[in-house]
Amino acid sequence: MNTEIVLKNVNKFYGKNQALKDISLTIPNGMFGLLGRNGAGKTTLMKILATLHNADTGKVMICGLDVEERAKIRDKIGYLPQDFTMYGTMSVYEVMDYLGTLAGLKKKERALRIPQMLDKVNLQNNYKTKVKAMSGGMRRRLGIAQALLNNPQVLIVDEPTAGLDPEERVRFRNLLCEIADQRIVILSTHIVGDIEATCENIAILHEGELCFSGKVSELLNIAKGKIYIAEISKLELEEMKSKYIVTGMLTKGSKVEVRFVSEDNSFPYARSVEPNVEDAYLYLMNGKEKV
Ligand SMILES: Nc1ncnc2c1ncn2[C@@H]1O[C@H](COP(=O)(O)OP(=O)(O)OP(=O)(O)O)[C@@H](O)[C@H]1O
Repeated sequence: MNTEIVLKNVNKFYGKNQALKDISLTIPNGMFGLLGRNGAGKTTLMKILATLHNADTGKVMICGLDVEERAKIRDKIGYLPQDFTMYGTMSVYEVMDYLGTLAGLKKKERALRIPQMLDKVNLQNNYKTKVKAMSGGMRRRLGIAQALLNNPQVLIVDEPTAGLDPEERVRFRNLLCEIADQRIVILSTHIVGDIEATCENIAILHEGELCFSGKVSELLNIAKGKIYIAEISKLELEEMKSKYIVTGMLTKGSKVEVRFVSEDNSFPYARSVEPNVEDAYLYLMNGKEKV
């Protein structure tokens, strides 16, 4: 069975604004991270995969099916949009039953699938909880449960951890990893830590262009030998920031430990360290204007 998503030369315009520029990309099974600043084109790309937008040109194949075959594709896709909300007065079970009905599931299927999915996202004791009484993390888990109702081969989640507290964020990321065991999960975010903790493969978009696609380890290799740490006085900080990309700072009394990118180890007393995903991402984005 074909379990890949393949995009070839995909372009998308909103009027004169080109949101995606000639994107060619393969998304394999497992957790896949889509990283980029605000406005990079992540949501547009995901909406094309979820059949909510059409690409203007190019080809998209999802698990061997052309995305143009919308009805069949919708059976394969679960989508949790950035702004998933439901009526506050509905209960957890009512939301699932309502969305299951809209997704075309028969009563018997709903009776079987809804408890299974609520179990999966740890909402088995919350059937009667009203949406308005749920925490951000619980709502996000309900969003995942509804997106999984039709047992999709592909789950697409847009910025799912924004606004979650650290524990909810970790719990939610772990849930996505479990779900990705047997399917493609596409996680869009601008939170680099979420990608680092969960994804083996990623793509980075910038102003509609694909800057990188591949394994996280390949991204780290790009910045290998270019990340340093040095302890400097606070007075030196401004000069340091003007010369290097500073990826981290830790105040130590009157000194500051600075983590930075240097192509040629030109800073005295600096020691080389292994890059993390944030270093590599900032290295890659260096010189790209922020819009
Ligand atoms: N419906 C729309 N009509 C017009 N322009 C749009 C529309 N949706 C997105 N855009 C524009 O397309 C570009 C890509 O937007 P998109 O929402 O895909 O980016 P994003 O990476 O998901 O950003 P964010 O992280 O802020 O959600 C931006 O310039 C945005 O303003």
